Amino acid sequence: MNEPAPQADLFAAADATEAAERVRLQALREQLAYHAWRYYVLDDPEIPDAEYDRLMQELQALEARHPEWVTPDSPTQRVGGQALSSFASVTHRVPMLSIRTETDTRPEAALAFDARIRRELELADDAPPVDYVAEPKFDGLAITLHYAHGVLQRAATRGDGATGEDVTHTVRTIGQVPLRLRGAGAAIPHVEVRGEVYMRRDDFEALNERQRQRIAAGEKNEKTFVNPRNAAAGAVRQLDPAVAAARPLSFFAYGLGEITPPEEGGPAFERHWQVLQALREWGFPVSELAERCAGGAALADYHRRIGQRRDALPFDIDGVVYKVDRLDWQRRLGFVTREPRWALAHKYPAQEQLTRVRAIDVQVGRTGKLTPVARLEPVFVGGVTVTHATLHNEDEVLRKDVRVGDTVIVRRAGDVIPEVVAVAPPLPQPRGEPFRMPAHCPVCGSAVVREPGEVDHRCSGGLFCPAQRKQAILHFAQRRAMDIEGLGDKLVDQLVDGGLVRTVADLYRLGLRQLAELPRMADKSAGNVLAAIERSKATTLARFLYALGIRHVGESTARDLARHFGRLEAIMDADVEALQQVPDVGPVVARSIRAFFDEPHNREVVEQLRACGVHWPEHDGAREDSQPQPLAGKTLVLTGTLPTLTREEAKALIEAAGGKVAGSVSRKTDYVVAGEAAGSKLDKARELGVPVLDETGLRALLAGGAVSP
Ligand SMILES: NC(=O)c1ccc[n+]([C@@H]2O[C@H](COP(=O)([O-])OP(=O)(O)OC[C@H]3O[C@@H](n4cnc5c(N)ncnc54)[C@H](O)[C@@H]3O)[C@@H](O)[C@H]2O)c1
Ligand SMILES: [Zn+2]
Repeated sequence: MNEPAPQADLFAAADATEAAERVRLQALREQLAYHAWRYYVLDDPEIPDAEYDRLMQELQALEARHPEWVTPDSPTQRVGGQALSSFASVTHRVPMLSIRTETDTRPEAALAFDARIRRELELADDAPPVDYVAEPKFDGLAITLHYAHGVLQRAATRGDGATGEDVTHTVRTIGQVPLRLRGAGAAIPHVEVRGEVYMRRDDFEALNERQRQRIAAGEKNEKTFVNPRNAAAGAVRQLDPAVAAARPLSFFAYGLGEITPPEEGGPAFERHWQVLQALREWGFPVSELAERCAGGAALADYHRRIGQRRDALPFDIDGVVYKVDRLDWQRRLGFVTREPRWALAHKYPAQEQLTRVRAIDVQVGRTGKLTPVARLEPVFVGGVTVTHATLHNEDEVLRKDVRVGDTVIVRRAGDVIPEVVAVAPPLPQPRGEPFRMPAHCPVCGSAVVREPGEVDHRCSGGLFCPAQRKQAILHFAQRRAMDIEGLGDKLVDQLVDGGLVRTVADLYRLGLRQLAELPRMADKSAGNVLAAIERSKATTLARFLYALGIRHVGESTARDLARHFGRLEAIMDADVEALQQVPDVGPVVARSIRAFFDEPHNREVVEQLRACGVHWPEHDGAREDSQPQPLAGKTLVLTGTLPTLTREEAKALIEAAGGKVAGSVSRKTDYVVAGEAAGSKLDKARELGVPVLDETGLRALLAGGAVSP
């Protein structure tokens, strides 16, 4: 650039591009530094990870074109954030690094990693496949734990990779982090165990729900959390251990830092896989999803399989990690500035993305609850295209201050409905109007009410409101209620809008002719729907009660009511006190049941249904003992993911066998059924001496057999 160039205009053009690139480089570095600070130091990011990663990739590409511009303080050269001075600092004798990321989310991208490893190890083409260990990449906060002769001494965050923060006081409150190592671990003079502190998705949802209630109750300084990672990181990096203890944190161990060498009494490991087994023996939770894979095709297959299970896992993962299994090969491959050469993080589609709010609709639910829903510019999140995301309630919209035209962060993780978590800067100028809940139901025009102390607005129209009517009919027909196959959204819309069905009893008065005349309905499918309606007439009292859609009466309450009272009249006539004799029925539920049957039109619908032939076996308040009930009177708690049963299936089996499923472990719990990634409930069970079963044990119990936990 200094010498005058012979081909002046060509060089001038190059100079102009270079100058522009320099400006862009500077801007990227500043933005990345700002967002890293928000993310790592404040635990309060403003943009989704996917957005941050895009900026980072742009910077990496720029620096690759101009290696001479790379400086040691570039965000591409650094790990994580800075340690906060409010914590004592801890030096990592073995640095805590980042992991090289593969953002191509196709499984085949694993092949390139394997090829690179083979090249760097200088393996011959016909050499056998390289052994790897593949693990989920947990989306939480990296922690290192120092143990001396088996006793936890210190816990620290990653910080900038060389120096972290001392968070021993909060990490001690995590039940899954052993304070003392078991087995051979107890004898090691010094060992540093590395792993991830994270928050399970259900724990996160429950925490945010509690936060929403707190905010509704007027508690200041409370907020909801953007995602499980930030909730977990924020909890660990608290000065007050009580705050961390109140947040449900979990832990997975996945590696070692510094460790006493074998010649001084430490263990000798040759493979990463052995390390994982040892960690498990020492008492750490290690993911059951970790697997040994030989060669690149096996890695790709692992990526595909875990990807298929991602939504069903109880915790967030943002990818999988491949690690060369042989530790001597890991040493040979070594490190580049901020990442080991022997590992790769292979990503999945991001669970958070930016998009724009086109409108804020208000939906009316089955019980009349009004929910603001953001209509979005379609965006690919967590593997699907999302066009709508919930905003929960009016308070939440106002607190997040989401307005039409804003750019927002949308999160979709697992089977949880997509959610708008925050508005992302910059704000459009001028901005739209602040959101207001309508005064009248958007569906039926009835007045909208908000009862004191409630967060939700409701339509006061009741069954007069078609939204509630449609939802009530869909609820009535669903599998776990009256189980009318083929009666879905579209058909219910047609039936209600066409005036054929006003109440659920009208379903049983439908004729073949009426149905077959509906658009898109052939004779055959009309016949099928009628047959399904006919079949549904033979039901159980529990299903019928649940199908009525009484507010606060879910499946298990319906079952308890049926078991306790035996016949419908007894329930319809029971007063609030009598209703509260049923286990788990409190004043709110009792009042809601009473109010339902006090409505003359509800009683009328029930009478009409019976007149149409809906029937079930009744008894005099004893137990329905038609089938053997090996779990009668037993309370079980489910935790973690079982190998073949979903949580819902396990619950249904237990309840069919007469047992109850509770949400938390207490002295009254008879068994805890634990699967993969079992959380704090498992620790509680061990603490209280409650027998713990796996799925096989559960099946033995259900079959009426004895189990030895
Ligand atoms: N939204 C934002 O503003 C913002 C800002 C900064 C960083 N970020 C995000 O943070 C991430 C930055 O990555 P990073 O450099 O911290 O590294 P990383 O999180 O991508 O990878 C390294 C980390 O992976 C974790 N990990 C999980 N499972 C593991 C396993 N089985 N084995 C080993 N390690 C495992 C460890 O905590 C380790 O520190 C990116 O996803 C980026 O988008 C976001
Ligand atoms: Zn209405």
